[in-house]
Amino acid sequence: MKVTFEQLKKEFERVLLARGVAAETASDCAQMFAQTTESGVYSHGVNRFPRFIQQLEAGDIIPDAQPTCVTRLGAIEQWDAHRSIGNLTAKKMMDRAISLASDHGIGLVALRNANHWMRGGSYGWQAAEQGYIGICWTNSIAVMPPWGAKECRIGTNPLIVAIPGKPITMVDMSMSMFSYGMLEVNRLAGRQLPVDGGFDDEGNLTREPGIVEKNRRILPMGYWKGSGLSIVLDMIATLLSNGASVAEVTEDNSDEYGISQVFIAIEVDKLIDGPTRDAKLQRIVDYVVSAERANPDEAVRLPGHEFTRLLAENRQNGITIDDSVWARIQAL
Ligand SMILES: NC(=O)C1=CN([C@@H]2O[C@H](COP(=O)(O)OP(=O)(O)OC[C@H]3O[C@@H](n4cnc5c(N)ncnc54)[C@H](OP(=O)(O)O)[C@@H]3O)[C@@H](O)[C@H]2O)C=CC1
Ligand SMILES: O=C(O)C(=O)C(=O)[C@H](O)[C@@H](O)CO
Repeated sequence: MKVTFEQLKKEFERVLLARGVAAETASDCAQMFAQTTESGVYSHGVNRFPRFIQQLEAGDIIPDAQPTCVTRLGAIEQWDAHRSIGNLTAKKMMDRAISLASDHGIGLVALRNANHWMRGGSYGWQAAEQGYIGICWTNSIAVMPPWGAKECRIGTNPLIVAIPGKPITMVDMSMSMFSYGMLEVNRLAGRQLPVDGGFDDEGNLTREPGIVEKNRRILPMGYWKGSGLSIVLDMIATLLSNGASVAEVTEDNSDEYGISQVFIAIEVDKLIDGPTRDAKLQRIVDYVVSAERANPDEAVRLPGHEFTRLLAENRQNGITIDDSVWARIQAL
């Protein structure tokens, strides 16, 4: 089925207000969930809203909590989220990193006691839209086996790198070959994964999303490389925020809350003039997309370059939502 942005936002807002969330917070949070969905990231927009509400009801998320600064070290700051709403707080933290970068050239905010920020790309995009390179990542509860193991001990810890330009180039990627959100998107659409996404119960690689969602033997992206990267991202976020690691979140908390995140903004325009920057970026883009195609019907593209088109299409034609997901939200 199709809905408009306004319908979607109103429905999110209704659910939040019914749970006692203050009007302004409900409106801002609903806006972010609707924007994520409208941008085409259904996995961490509309599809993830019922899980967000479950965590709100469980008290994992504290809707009236506000982040506070703990330590200032010039371009680096450490903040405590106090388990406030993940997407709203992450937006504030990237704004803070941008403000630090405008003073120092680079700004880094490390955040502890945070909640799931949903689409990590929102915050990279936010920096790039304002002309800054945006880099951020989060840890999570253990949902992925380290390379060589069967048991979950590491996070899917997505890493986001966004480059300002026309269009913005941005990678926003889970440390697993597929995020759990994308496994769900494929299962709901009745599709197999395009490449292997994990192991079945017998230890064979599988493309069946439902099997991996269930047994959690999800494949790290790049096999041992994604596993290693997930671990070092967790270590940096834990150390810089003096917060909880994947091990601590998993062993000490009843669910995925109290996580650690890092937000970095870098001002490029003091290092390179605008026309040179644009020409250098264009040369990279042209060089990449002109590579001979493996499949003549499939264009080579850069990450992030489809969002402007997707957004425009969803604005014009309405946002497609899985019927079962919409029914769940209406029942909340
Ligand atoms: N704990 C958490 O907070 C977690 C959050 N997430 C969120 O889930 C969302 C989905 O993550 P994930 O499933 O890893 O994302 P995808 O696997 O869909 O995409 C990962 C990256 O690969 C790029 N890409 C995909 N296909 C191509 C292609 N054909 N050519 C060039 N680039 C390509 C994407 O660009 P493009 O966007 O342009 O398609 C994107 O930058 C993200 O927003 C992430 O932040 C995920 C895991 C955990
Ligand atoms: O992988 C995801 O998708 C995601 O968003 C996560 O945060 C974690 O992997 C986990 O919460 C999935 O259950």
